[in-house]
Amino acid sequence: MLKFENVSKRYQETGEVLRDVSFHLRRGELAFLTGHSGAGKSTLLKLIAVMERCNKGQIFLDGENLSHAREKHIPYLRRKMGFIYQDYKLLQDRTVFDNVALPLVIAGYGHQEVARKVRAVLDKVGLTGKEKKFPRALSGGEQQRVGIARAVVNKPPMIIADEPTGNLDPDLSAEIMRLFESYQQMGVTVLIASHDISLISRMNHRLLKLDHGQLVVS
Ligand SMILES: Nc1ncnc2c1ncn2[C@@H]1O[C@H](COP(=O)(O)OP(=O)(O)OP(=O)(O)O)[C@@H](O)[C@H]1O
Repeated sequence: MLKFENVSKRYQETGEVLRDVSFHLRRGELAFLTGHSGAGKSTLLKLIAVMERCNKGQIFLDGENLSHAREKHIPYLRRKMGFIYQDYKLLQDRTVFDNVALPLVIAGYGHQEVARKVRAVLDKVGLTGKEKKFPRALSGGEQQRVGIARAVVNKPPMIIADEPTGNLDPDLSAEIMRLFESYQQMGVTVLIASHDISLISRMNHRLLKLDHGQLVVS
């Protein structure tokens, strides 16, 4: 599903921040991406999102070569990925329903189809009945569920999460992880960047570890 082949990334200001990174995540696999601050985790996620381009090597997502993607093709590639962030990145002036509906509206779905899909995903993440609430009226765990619902409502084959439990206590973090595992069990490929060693060690999943830009565990 996701393949890195000898990928290196250099920023003009910082120099090489990823060096010769190779790994293969298969469909339906869940892996943590970890490493010290500055190890290159966010950069690796930005390469997958095609927000940055690698200088060497190749990246394949679902058989497509991201490293050679043309600018106008990038929005289509991004529909294959659902992104989840530590700070949720919800629109504060929109309801839960509207936040989750946004990717569907952008993709051009009709009103009824949007409503059906949003209700189904809110049910799946345990937020039925909260459609009309605004993000500030929700707990951190609930806001992250909205973030997850928005990321998966289009049914992307891959979920990419950057420190998704960084603002949550251990119980809520475990709940959010169970949600990720349930998507993995449906065949979605999940990559989670996290510093949370205790959470990672409690869960029996593959670990990708970066150290100064090199993949030292894969
Ligand atoms: N846009 C950029 N331009 C120049 N240097 C950058 C840029 N983004 C990141 N870097 C540098 O690349 C290195 C890796 O940063 P990155 O954010 O990928 O690490 P990280 O593992 O995600 O760290 P953290 O856990 O602190 O978020 C750091 O030295 C950082 O300063």
